[in-house]
Amino acid sequence: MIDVQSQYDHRNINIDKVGVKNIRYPITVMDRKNGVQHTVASINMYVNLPRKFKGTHMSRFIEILNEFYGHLDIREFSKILEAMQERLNAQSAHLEISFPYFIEKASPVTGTSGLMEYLCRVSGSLSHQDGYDLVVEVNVPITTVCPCSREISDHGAHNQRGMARLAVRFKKFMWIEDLVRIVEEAASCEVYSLLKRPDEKYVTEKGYENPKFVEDVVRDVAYELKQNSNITWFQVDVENFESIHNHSAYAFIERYRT
Ligand SMILES: Nc1nc2c(ncn2[C@@H]2O[C@H](COP(=O)(O)OP(=O)(O)OP(=O)(O)O)[C@@H](O)[C@H]2O)c(=O)[nH]1
Repeated sequence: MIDVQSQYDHRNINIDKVGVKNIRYPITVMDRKNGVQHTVASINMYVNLPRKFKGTHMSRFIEILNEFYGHLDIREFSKILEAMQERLNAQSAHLEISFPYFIEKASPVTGTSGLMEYLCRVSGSLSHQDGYDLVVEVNVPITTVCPCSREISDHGAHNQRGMARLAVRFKKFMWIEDLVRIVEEAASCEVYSLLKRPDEKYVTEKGYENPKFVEDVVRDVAYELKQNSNITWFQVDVENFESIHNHSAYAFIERYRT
């Protein structure tokens, strides 16, 4: 059978990333409370393609994934990337895994338990030139109360749900739970999946006592991360879905440990 992918391409252009995108696949994630958590990921897998080849071999990505079925977790990341590099004769390989992660959380007063969903993403690269790189990202819903609104209003203050995204590079393994906590502690109040009335009173008052701009939240997260010598790089951003404006408020910080 003719192998079209391996034919010569005359345009003389290297491709940075080529592969498969949005593969839904079962994975396991390390769960601090329960050992492991089973979830379903959306996976992207790419390699570089040298100028001389017409196409990459798409089926090999899925074959590699299937070989890791049942033990596809963050500890296997470098092995999957090595397999991609080797089987596709590539200089660089990229693996991106996005998944919902669930943490059981008790409401603040009545202690009623609920499952909070956090969208997470682990992205890894392996290249002959730059070696191995891994980034872990969490997306954490938060509540913020506007400090300005609270100051200038005779009654109340506008408050809203925001989405904070924290991405880190680190030296030693970090729990997703710890990254989520850092963000939640920087909010006016954290978000829960289940609140009874006494809890609702508590979160309303806590947010009011702790007003934050988007700038305050990203700065508080950055301040905390700068104390942590395990973290070598981070990005944090917050988007507030403003309740009094028809647009979002947004702030972003990126830092490398020098
Ligand atoms: N490279 C490439 N392949 C595509 C694309 N769209 C579909 N395919 C198909 O992906 C299929 C798998 O390709 P390969 O992995 O090279 O299949 P194969 O030759 O049987 O596998 P190997 O023997 O391992 O190379 C082929 O049938 C391609 O036609 C595309 O945009 N690019």
